Amino acid sequence: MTGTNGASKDRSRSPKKVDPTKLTEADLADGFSASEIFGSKTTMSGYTYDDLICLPGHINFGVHDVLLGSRFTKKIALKTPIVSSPMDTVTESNMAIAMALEGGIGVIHTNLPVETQAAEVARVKKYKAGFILEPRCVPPTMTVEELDKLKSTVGFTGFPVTENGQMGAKLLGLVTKRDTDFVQDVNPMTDRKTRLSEIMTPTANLVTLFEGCDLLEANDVLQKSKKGKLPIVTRGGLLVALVARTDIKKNVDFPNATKHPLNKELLVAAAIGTRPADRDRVKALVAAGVDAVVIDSSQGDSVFQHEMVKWIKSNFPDLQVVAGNVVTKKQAKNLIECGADALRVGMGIGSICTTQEVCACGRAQASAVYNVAKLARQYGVPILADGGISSPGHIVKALSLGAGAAMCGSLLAGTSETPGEYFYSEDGKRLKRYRGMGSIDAMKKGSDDRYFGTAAVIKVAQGVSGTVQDKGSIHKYIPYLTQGLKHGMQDIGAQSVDQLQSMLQEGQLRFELRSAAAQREGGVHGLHSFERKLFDS
Ligand SMILES: NC(=O)C1=CN([C@@H]2O[C@H](COP(=O)(O)OP(=O)(O)OC[C@H]3O[C@@H](n4cnc5c(N)ncnc54)[C@H](O)[C@@H]3O)[C@@H](O)[C@H]2O)C=CC1
Ligand SMILES: O=c1[nH]c(=O)c2[nH+]cn([C@@H]3O[C@H](COP(=O)(O)O)[C@@H](O)[C@H]3O)c2[nH]1
Ligand SMILES: [K+]
Repeated sequence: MTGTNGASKDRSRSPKKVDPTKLTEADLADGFSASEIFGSKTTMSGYTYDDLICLPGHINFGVHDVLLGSRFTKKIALKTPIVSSPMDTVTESNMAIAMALEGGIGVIHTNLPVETQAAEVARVKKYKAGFILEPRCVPPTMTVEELDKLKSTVGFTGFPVTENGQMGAKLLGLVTKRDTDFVQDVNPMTDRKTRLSEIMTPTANLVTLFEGCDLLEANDVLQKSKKGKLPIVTRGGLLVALVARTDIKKNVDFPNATKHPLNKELLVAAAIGTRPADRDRVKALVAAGVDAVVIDSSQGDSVFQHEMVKWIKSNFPDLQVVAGNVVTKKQAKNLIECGADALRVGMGIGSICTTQEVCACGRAQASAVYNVAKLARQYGVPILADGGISSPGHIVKALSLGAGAAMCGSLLAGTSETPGEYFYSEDGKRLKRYRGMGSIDAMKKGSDDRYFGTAAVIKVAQGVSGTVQDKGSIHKYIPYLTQGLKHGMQDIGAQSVDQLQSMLQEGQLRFELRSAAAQREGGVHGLHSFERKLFDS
């Protein structure tokens, strides 16, 4: 107020009337386009997911109508835009199988000897829904007492009995709960010492099928015979797989599975480095059937990686190559021009990363994703937003900024399909280990050579080692993430990832930056206490 007695004119209440029917799009535009936010020449800041919020659009479709189909690489499409990180506490074959069944893809880590990594890839390629390809087998000489112990650690009750107790050997019989329950505990000292050969159902009395049968046949035989387990054998009687009725019930259908269109095998990727020895690794992975390789490095714009991308594309032109990591347009352009089929974006922003602290290099993730995606789109190359994703909302933001898919470590760590055993913390929480691939622990296990095979004397960690809480199975967790993602896209008014990204290009997708107070407001606040349950299914 100016003037005396507070009587000056308030110009903001100018009486000029506006006809609301004549309002233009520009009059109604709220917030800012991504190019206004990230292209601003005055702010000089990098932003990340939490700095931003997406403004809602108009909804004219149901949440179930939202399509999440997107791209992992130029030639590999995904129905679920989520990828599990190549880390030794995140992705081996079990995880890669579960991710592919749920419509995403897993990248098998490279902290393994070549043959082991290739065998992990082969396990994914050989996976057939409902067929247990590596059932736990027992030898005929095992006692009931020993079997009791095994049952309590593995959590299932039926075992094929093979000549040497290994998979692939001659099938002698099957021992299930019914057989062991018959062993009377009249004299536990002696009865539990009975050998399985005496109580098992011998092969001659078993219902079996020959290899080559499909799941429908197996299911049919299980139903007609009213059995719980069906061994699949070669004509020579060697065990090749086991089908369990409980699995068939569970495995009804995975309509989103990431599969080869013709042979129906699940798709899988594997990580490699850029050392000369990694060329042999690529050959072994290709022989095992890998569909894509991910060159695993924090700074991808190196002459080593350029050479590797070119070598792969000239020797294995059909193999998809994901190069990275990059966070700038120049890094991206260099790798794309070497032939990369996708780029991995993110430096120092992962939950376990200390690269920005140690090396002073990296970039805030939303700025990295937006800028690299914008450049890569001009070449038709998809990008993966790698790291820093801790909620379904972060995936919505990554896709809104142009990513083809989100690559996640910590978000998926702690699920039952990840490598490693669960253990309990002092306060009774069920935990699993999760560690950076540049942590001292991980480097000691496998990547030593990568750093210090020769001259280096000091190991400089670029990551930490920690724990995460049990998240249950990927088969429940991914559906929770995708449902959250669909709600987010519906709120924005985008029915598909393609539409979301066209809206981004055309500036129809509107964002605002959030102040520190706005970020607080967007979280839970003002309660004495609360419990966070992520989903109910
Ligand atoms: N995304 C991120 O921000 C980060 C990720 N990480 C992860 O940690 C692991 C290790 O990453 P990096 O340390 O970047 O591994 P890297 O293998 O790219 O680099 C390790 C060291 O070896 C050198 N080197 C690489 N290839 C070479 C070759 N062909 N000949 C000679 N020297 C070569 C590099 O220059 C570097 O000094 C990866 O799993 C990576 O994803 C590590 C740090 C940051
Ligand atoms: O600076 C780093 N030091 C490390 O030791 C390390 N290990 C993994 N990564 C990268 O982090 C991503 C996973 O991040 P999130 O847990 O946030 O999903 C992964 O996908 C990697 O890009 C590392 N970065
Ligand atoms: K970090």
